[in-house]
Formats: sequence, structure tokens, C-alpha cells
Amino acid sequence: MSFPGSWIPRRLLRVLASGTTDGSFLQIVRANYRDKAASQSLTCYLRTPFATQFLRERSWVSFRTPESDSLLYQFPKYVSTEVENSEARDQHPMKAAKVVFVLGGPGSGKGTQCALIVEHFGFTHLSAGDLLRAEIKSGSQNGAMIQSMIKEGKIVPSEVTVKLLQKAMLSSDNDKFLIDGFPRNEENRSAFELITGIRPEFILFFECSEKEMEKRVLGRNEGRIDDNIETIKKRFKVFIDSGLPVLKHYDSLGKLRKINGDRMKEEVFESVRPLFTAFAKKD
Ligand SMILES: Nc1ncnc2c1ncn2[C@@H]1O[C@H](COP(=O)(O)OP(=O)(O)OP(=O)(O)O)[C@@H](O)[C@H]1O
Ligand SMILES: O=c1ccn([C@@H]2O[C@H](COP(=O)(O)O)[C@@H](O)[C@H]2O)c(=O)[nH]1
Repeated sequence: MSFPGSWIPRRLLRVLASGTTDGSFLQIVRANYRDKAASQSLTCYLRTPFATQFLRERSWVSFRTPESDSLLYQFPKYVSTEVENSEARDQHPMKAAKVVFVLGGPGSGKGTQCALIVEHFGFTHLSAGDLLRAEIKSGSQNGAMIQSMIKEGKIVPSEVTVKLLQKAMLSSDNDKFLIDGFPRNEENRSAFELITGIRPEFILFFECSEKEMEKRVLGRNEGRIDDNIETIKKRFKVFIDSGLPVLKHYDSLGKLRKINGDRMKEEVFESVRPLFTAFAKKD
């Protein structure tokens, strides 16, 4: 079905997410438009300089370039029906999952504290960085791109990371997740919320001085390609430039829980513990 943007008056469009993929601009919009012939709503389409084809498949809404037919972006179908059909949204298998985002600069102790939370509160720990490193090791076609982004301390495109997180959540028996080191920017955040339909319960943020974080990362000795002084400086900058707006967003929603991560790990955990005790009671 050919679906040129000009069919739909701009006033009927609402932007749901935007970002870049394959170097091209991507914008997902909702169109308040009913295709009478097909008697169905067209809810999303992709705007790039070259992609104009809209395909509705059995369980996915996919967007492809007309020239190469290569897949640019794929969403579960519920995303396309989400706005129109609240019943479909409520049936989404991930909707019931409880998620806590664990954020902080490199070496602030996120992974260390997550291990303690798992032990005491039965969450499943998903480190976005670990999932990306596993993807490199698996020999995936994205491996080389991910490796070079990590080496430069850059943020891997949301569609890659969200897909890995989504897969890990769907293949888990648990419904409580600590998502560590994600979202790293506002685009990560909106892509995750749009694709999974999940809003985090709260955000655990470890505040730590750069001096302490640098010392910890350089002493970590796990053979990571980004644990060197040059990349660490870049990672600090990315955290300030892209990560702080995410924290600001959740702070405005009253979901940010700040923890002083500069102390010994046992002391830090004593500040973390009450948050999860309260959550367990509520749950
Ligand atoms: N409170 C602490 N005091 C001293 N060392 C710590 C503390 N917490 C963690 N560490 C050590 O610091 C290093 C980094 O910790 P960790 O991997 O938990 O940080 P992170 O925030 O997950 O880092 P990254 O984002 O780079 O993956 C590890 O070697 C860990 O053992
Ligand atoms: O959501 C994410 C998480 C990580 N990255 C990239 O991986 C490295 C390492 O992440 P850690 O959380 O320190 O393990 C990070 O610097 C990014 O390059 C990402 O792009 N998106």
C-alpha cells in the first residue's frame, strides 16, 4: 500500500517518537485517519526522505524503504493499535512487568548494587551494557557497529538496545526487572516507553564524584575496551549531556530516588534497601 505523507493533513498527525536509524531521520506519528476502503485506522507511518511504504503484517507493523525493501524499524502491532484500542494495550504481555531503571555515571556502582537487590528482593538484573557486549560476542551483524560505539563511549541506537531489552524481558519468567544503564538519553526513554508500553516504577540514581568513578573504573580490570582514561572522559561527558535530561524528566514526575554512591558498597545498600522494602509491601 503506497502511503505518501501528503495524503494526510498535518493537523491530524501527532509525533510519537523521533530519532535516527541507518543515518536517516525517523519519525513515528499517529495519524487520525480512517481508510474507509479498508475500514481500518492507519495509526503510524514512517517519515524519511525515501521511505513511503506502509505495510501491515500479521503481528508487526513494519516500515521498509521502497528501493531496497530493507527493514528499517519494526514495532509490535500493539503499538500501532495502542492509541486506538485500549483493550489491545491492556493485553500486551509486557504491560504487567515492573521495571526500575538504575542510573548513574560509569563506575557509580550500578551493577554492584543491582547484584545486592537481586539477592535480597528477587528482581532480574538486565544490564543494557552487558546485553550489548553479548551481542558483539554473538557475532551479530550489529556487532561491529556496537563495538565501535562502546569504544567511543557513544550511545548505541535505541532500536538495537530496546530490542535486546525486550527480548530479555520476554524470555524471563520474572516480572520484576532492574534495567541497569538505560535509558541513556531522552530518545532511549521514549523508544522504550513507546515500544514496551512500560513506565518505570521509579529510578534509582547513584550520585558519585567523577574522581571516585574514575578510580573505580580504572581499577575494575575486566578487560573492557572502554575502561581507559580516554573513553572514560567521553563517557562522563555523554552522561552529563544526554543522561541528565532523562533524570530531570523522571524527577519532574516524582520518580527519581537519589542515592549517595560515594560510600562503601554496604553503606550504599543500606540506603537502597528501604526503597525496595517499600516497593515489596506495595506489590
Ligand atoms: N561503593 C563502592 N566502593 C568501592 N568500589 C565499588 C563500589 N561499588 C562498586 N565498586 C567497584 O567499582 C567498580 C565499578 O562498579 P560497577 O561495575 O558496579 O559500576 P557501574 O556503575 O555498573 O559501572 P559501568 O556503568 O561502567 O558498568 C567495580 O570494580 C566495583 O567492584
Ligand atoms: O543503553 C545503553 C547501554 C550501554 N551503551 C553503551 O555501552 C557502554 C557501556 O555501558 P555500561 O552501562 O557502562 O556497561 C556505554 O558507554 C555505551 O557506549 C549504550 O549505548 N546504550
